[in-house]
Formats: sequence, C-alpha cells, structure tokens
Amino acid sequence: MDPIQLIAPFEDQAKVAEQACEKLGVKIPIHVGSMDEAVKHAKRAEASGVEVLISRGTSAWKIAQSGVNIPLVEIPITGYDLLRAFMEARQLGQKIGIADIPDVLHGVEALEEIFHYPIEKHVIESLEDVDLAVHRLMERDIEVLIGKWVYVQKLKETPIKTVVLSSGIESIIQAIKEAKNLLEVRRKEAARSKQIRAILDFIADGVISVDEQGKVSVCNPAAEKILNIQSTDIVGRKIDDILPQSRINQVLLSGREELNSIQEYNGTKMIANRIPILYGEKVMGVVNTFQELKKLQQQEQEIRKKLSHQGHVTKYQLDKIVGTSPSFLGAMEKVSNYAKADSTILLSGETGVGKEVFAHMIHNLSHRSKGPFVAVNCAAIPENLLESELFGYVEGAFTGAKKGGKTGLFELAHGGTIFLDEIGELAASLQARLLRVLQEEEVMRLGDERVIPIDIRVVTASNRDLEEMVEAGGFRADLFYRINILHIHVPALRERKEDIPLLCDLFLEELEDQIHKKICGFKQEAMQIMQEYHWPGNIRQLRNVVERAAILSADEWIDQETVIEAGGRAFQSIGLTYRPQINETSKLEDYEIKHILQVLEQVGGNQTEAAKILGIGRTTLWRKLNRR
Ligand SMILES: Nc1ncnc2c1ncn2[C@@H]1O[C@H](COP(=O)(O)OP(=O)(O)OP(=O)(O)O)[C@@H](O)[C@H]1O
Repeated sequence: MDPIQLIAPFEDQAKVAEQACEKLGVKIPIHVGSMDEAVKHAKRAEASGVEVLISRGTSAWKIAQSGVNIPLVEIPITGYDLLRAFMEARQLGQKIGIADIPDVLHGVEALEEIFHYPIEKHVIESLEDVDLAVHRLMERDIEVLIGKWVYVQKLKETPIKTVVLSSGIESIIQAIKEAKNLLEVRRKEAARSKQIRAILDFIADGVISVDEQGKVSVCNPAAEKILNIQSTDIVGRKIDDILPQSRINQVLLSGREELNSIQEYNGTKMIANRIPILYGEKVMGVVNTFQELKKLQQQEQEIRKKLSHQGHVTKYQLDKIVGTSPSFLGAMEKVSNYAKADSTILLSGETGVGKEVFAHMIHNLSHRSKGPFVAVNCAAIPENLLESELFGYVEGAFTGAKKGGKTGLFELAHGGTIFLDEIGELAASLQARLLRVLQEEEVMRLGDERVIPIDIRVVTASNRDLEEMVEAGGFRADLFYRINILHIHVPALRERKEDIPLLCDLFLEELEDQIHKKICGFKQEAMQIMQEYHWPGNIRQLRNVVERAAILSADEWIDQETVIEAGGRAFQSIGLTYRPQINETSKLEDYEIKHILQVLEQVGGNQTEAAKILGIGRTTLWRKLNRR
C-alpha cells in the first residue's frame, strides 16, 4: 500500500499533480473527486491503511470535517497561483470578483496594491457560505469570478465568466514534500510510542500519569493489576475521583517530586514515586510509579541470595567438627536444639574454642541454611568503618563513600544468619544501633531516610564475661538481655582433653595435602604430653602445634621430642615432669627405665648428658623412654 495518496478536485489539477510527481521522481496514487466524492476517496484510503493524504481547497475542508482520521496536507494557493488566475481573468473582463477563505484573500489585497486594480472580494468562512458568496458577488455586477472549482460550477448557466483558482506545480511539489516529511516524522513517532508502550506494558512498576488538569492519560497493565482496575475505566477521568489518596494532585500543584513514599491502597502497602513533568516552570502533568512493598522485598531477597553465593556462605562441613567428650556433646546438643528456633544465641567461651564453628553449625542446622551466613569480627574492624560495613550507606553519605553506595552486612544477611564475633568489643554507639536492629527488624543505611526491613537471625560470641561488663558499665544491659536469649558455653580444650587425639587425627589428615607428607599419628608418650598441656589458646593453638610437629617430624609417627620442640618452652617443663607408667609385671625393663629417669633428673632433663652418663646413644635413650 502506498502510504501517501493525493485527491485532486478536478482533472486539470490531477494532471498538474502527475507532473509534480514526475518532477520529484515519486509515485503517488492520484484520485479525482470533489467534495463528497473526495470524502469517499479519503474513507477508502483510510480503510486500506494510507498514512498521509494530500488534497486541496474545499475538498480538503470536506475531508477534514468528515471524521477521516488520517493526517491531511493541504495544497496551498500561492501568490503565483493567484497571479496566474488574475492575469487570466483580466483577459476576460473588467470587473473581477473573488470568493475564498481569509488567507487567500490576504494575497488578493497584495495583488490589488501592486496592480492598483480593485477586486471584489467575498470571504468564505464555511462550505455553506458558497452559494451566498456567489450570489453576493453577482449582485455586485462582476464580469469575471475567480474561485475554486466548485464555485465556478455554480456560474455555469450565467453570463459571468469564470477562472478556476488552481494550484500550480510548485504548490503541489511543496505539498508532496511536506507529506513525505510528515510521513517520516509520524513513522518515527509511531516507533517511539511503540517503544514506550512496550516499556509500559512490560515494566513491573505500576505507572499512572495525568495531564495538567489531573486527568489520567496513561495506566499501564502493571498498575491495572496492582490496583485491580481497568485502564479503560480510568483514562480521561480525574485522578482525585479514582485515587484520592495518591497525592498526585498535590504534586501537580507543588511541582515538587516525591520519592520513595509509602502509600496504601486497599490494604496493600506500596512504594511510590511521583514526578512532575515540567515545561520550564509550568507543570504539564505528573507521572506516578509504584510497586508493591512485598514484591520489592522479595526481589531484594533474591538479590541478597545471589550475593550470598558470592562469599557469604558457611565454610565448615559438619563431619569436620569432631569431639566425643561429654562437655562437647552437651554443647552440641544445645546447638541442634537451639538451631531450630529463630531466637538470638550468645556463644561464650575462651578464644579458639570453636565459637565460630558453632555459629556455622547453628546456621547449617537451621531453616535458614539456604540463606547467607555473614560473619563479622567486631574487634577486627575500626569503629567508624564497622558502622558503614554493618549498615551500608548511600552515595554521598560521607567523603569517600563509594559511588552508588554500599549494601550493609545486615542487609546481605537477609534471610540468613549474621554472626557477630567479639560482640563485647562493640562501641557504645553501635551497641545502641544494634539493639534497634534487633527490636525493629529493620536497618537504615548511613545518609538515608529509607527504612529497609530485614529478616535475620543474630548469633553473637564473646570470650569476655559480658555479665561482668554489664555490671562495670562497659556493655548495655538491655542489649545483653536481647542477645542472651539462648546461651551456649563452648568448653575449653583443657575441659575435654579426651577430644585431643580425635582433633589431632583430623588436623593431620587435613594437613597431608598441605605439607606433602604422610604422618600416621602421635606416639603414645607424645600424645600424653599433648593431653597434659593446659592449652590456653585452645583448638586454634592445638592445630598450630600439630602442624609444626608434623613438619618437624622425621618419622611417620610423631614422637615426644618432636612434640616438645613443636610446643616450645611450655612443653619442655611437661617433658621434664613426664613419667611413663611403670608396669608392675615388667621386671628388668622397669628397673632400666627407673634408672634412666633418675639419671635424667640428676642432669636436669638434659638428654644428651644423660645418654653420655648411661653410656648409650641419644636415639637409644629415646627409644628406651618411648618403649611400652
Ligand atoms: N570441634 C571442632 N572440630 C574441629 N575443628 C575445630 C572445632 N572447634 C574449633 N575448631 C577449629 O579451631 C579453630 C578455632 O575455632 P574458632 O575460630 O571457631 O574459635 P573461636 O572460639 O571463634 O575463637 P575467637 O574467640 O578467637 O574468635 C578453627 O580453625 C576451627 O576450624
């Protein structure tokens, strides 16, 4: 289908139009028809999808009034056209009259001035005036009438001569060019509005916009769904009659945007933005976008979940946590009981006993195990940094704040567990903020006014006596009660020495790949020293000693000497006081060992000296000591 068509009121005009097309090198279908005939052509063109029509004069008027909804370019009457008609009319008679629309008659005035030649004029305001106009001009005894083709037809039976005011080729060329521009602009506009429509149709946000009178101009499918309304029911109606609580009218009046405001509709909470459309100072309308709060929270949760897979996950496997001592098993029982609940848990115990390991276990055994696990050591991060790490911030919150802001660790833990280690080290100001987070279950980023609801389980740990700190005024009592709803004491290693062999085996196994060496275990005497030691650094210290001993050991079985060397000075005194159990049934061997020990005592534990006195080598001395 040709997108542009031309309707000429009479044959001659159609011929000129053909010449114009030829000159421009374009192909435009040309129909001939005046007035009602022209309207028929226009309607047919509309039905077949024509995008721009070109017509002229009264036919163009008729088409415009007929309700045909295609843009129409009118072929103008130019000064040349008027001049041509005037010159022709002068050949035909003296008294010339013209009837046309005001614009054309302005041109006639210019002609009169240039040629000092009066012309009878009659203004035509509407099509109904045509008969009257012709009649009036006849009353003025004109000899020649210049007029549109339809007027001229009316004088066919009279002695008055006529000249048809037609458009010349240049006017038609001008109209064709204009039609082509219009087509291009309209196509671009159609593509743009299709794009905008697609955005509006597929965007998850509800969008309602109003014009400067507060009448709804757009209501997208998401808005229909969220508000349970039909756009056809509301477009064109005043927003205040439909959503009086929306504050759109207020923004229309003030011209000031309102962002992230919470609004309720039919019991559903929504986050809304209302943005005025400004043209200079004038408010031309308002765009209101909104989202259901619940959906927004779900999306945030999804994002947080994704982030949680980028590092905030538990690192301990449950089978790598060992212990069979009653005190360890007692604490473990509490872990499995408490994990199911959602209450805060305080883990107490000396440094290195495995509090963090317990926190991981609590998370893994809870219904939050698929969510993130975020561990924060409150003592390791300076106070001012800790605040922004925990709560996050918005762009520009302080000098040096990252562009785009930063998500806080509380937010990152949403749907999971946050482990606050060394909670006793938390500064007073942060203790207050933490208490608020626990009570309100929401956080506010630094520099922001927006409250972000969070769903987290808080597990804290401390190796300091928090109760004592509360009494001394170093820790808030209300916070202490809030974090101490459930309490698990992780026993010190010296209280569960029977777990040491198990732990040593586990660590040796873990170390194998790291040190590229196969170590089978500890000789009995070596293990006895390990169990005799009081382990102030607990499991962390034990792990370090095992690692050192494994590296130092020349044998597959770690002996007592190596353990003493690995343990350092504290272990040497144990080595000295160590007495192998003497088996009552053994005889010569028992005496031998007794004698060796006596000599060792005399020389203050110096094994080389003792070996010299006994007349044996150092290795033999150790073999005898390590013999069962
Ligand atoms: N039951 C266990 N089985 C195996 N390894 C353990 C166990 N408990 C603790 N560990 C190991 O001991 C080391 C110290 O544990 P963790 O860091 O949890 O101690 P902590 O009590 O949190 O210490 P701190 O108070 O200094 O933060 C870790 O390497 C951990 O893997």
